[in-house]
Amino acid sequence: MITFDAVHKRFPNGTTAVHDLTLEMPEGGITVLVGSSGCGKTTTLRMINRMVDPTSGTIRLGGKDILEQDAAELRRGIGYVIQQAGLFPHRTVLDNIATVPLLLGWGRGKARARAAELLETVGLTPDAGKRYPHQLSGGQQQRVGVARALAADPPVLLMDEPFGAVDPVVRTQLQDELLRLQKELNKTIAFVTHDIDEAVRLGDRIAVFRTGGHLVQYAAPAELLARPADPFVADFLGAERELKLLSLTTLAEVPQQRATTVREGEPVPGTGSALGTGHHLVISARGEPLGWPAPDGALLPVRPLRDTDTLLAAVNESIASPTGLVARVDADGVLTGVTSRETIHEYAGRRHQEAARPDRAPVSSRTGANAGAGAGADTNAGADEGTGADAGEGTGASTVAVKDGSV
Ligand SMILES: Nc1ncnc2c1ncn2[C@@H]1O[C@H](COP(=O)(O)OP(=O)(O)OP(=O)(O)O)[C@@H](O)[C@H]1O
Repeated sequence: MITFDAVHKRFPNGTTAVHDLTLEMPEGGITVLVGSSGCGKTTTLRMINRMVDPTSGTIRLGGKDILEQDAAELRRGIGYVIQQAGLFPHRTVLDNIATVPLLLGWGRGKARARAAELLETVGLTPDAGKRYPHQLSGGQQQRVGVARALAADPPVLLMDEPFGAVDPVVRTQLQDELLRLQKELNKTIAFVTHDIDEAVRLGDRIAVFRTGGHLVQYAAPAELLARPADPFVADFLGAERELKLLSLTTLAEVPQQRATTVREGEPVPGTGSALGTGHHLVISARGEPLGWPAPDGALLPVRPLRDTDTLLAAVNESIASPTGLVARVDADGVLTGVTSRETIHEYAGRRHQEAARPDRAPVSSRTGANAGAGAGADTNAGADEGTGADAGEGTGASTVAVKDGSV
């Protein structure tokens, strides 16, 4: 959808911001541009809507050279979102969102109706529409910025560090919202960030740039994490890149075993004994996990996971769980089984080995398709001591054996 062909940008002061860039941003996908400060990300983005023109090379949008199109018309098909939203301070939120439809001559009523609809789409109340930007939080302002960019329903969105100025919790919420919106809207999005975690979370493809405007690697997140092209990219991805890879795989294919449960209010076998309570899980009348009983009868917290949760969340929970068991629930929060720390770690290792194999086809999964169920890599079959279940076994295969403090 957006292609760069040998694009070069040299500013009049002699700075080369973008060097011989050839790259294709897929239609309906999120392409993230990452790299340290000054490596040419913003310039690359701005060349797409002709805020900056390339010195040489060709950029095509939907197959057409952008330099052969009228800049104003080109921009009508491209929404632009920047850090701190860039809202007009003296216009209400609703009028801010209605800006482009009004410029396009939609008429006030229609433009405002569209703005009200978008307010809801980005998760804001109708009341927010009547306020001025300074009366909203930073995160709310960013939502308005996204709504404004979407107002004329452009097929392309350029987002330049749109969530850079909000705290990490709000940032995660905004990322979730963007992914939710993108499922519905299927825009072609070019997204600039400094933050590799944000890139991995959002990107269908990630372009890593180095100072001087050089593209160093362009790949799907899993491939980038598993096979960084060189030490620069590996450094940029950080020491935890193997863990980040686990954030791209869901738990769906990791087997579970039947849990040993006790209904809330019923006596827990072993409570008060020096041997502890084993691995009974206290559940509600509906079957929701409530906690792991400690020997003194107190309930230790359980954080149940769904099949849609990531392998990274499972590794995290397996470390935190007092029993080493991770409780698994269905979409209604009802217990379906448990998975041992060993099984989770085995799958995590297998996932990494598979992704890292140099002879593999490019890793393109954001969906967990490479989760590695029964793929025949080192299975470490004996590791599940106590559960009686091999990694390849299906659900409900055995009861969790009670051992003194270990599984
Ligand atoms: N109008 C300009 N005139 C001269 N040099 C410029 C101009 N705009 C950008 N540059 C230079 O081009 C290089 C790339 O800048 P650009 O803003 O594209 O980088 P960036 O990767 O987006 O940086 P940041 O992450 O800090 O926003 C930098 O060295 C910058 O100083």
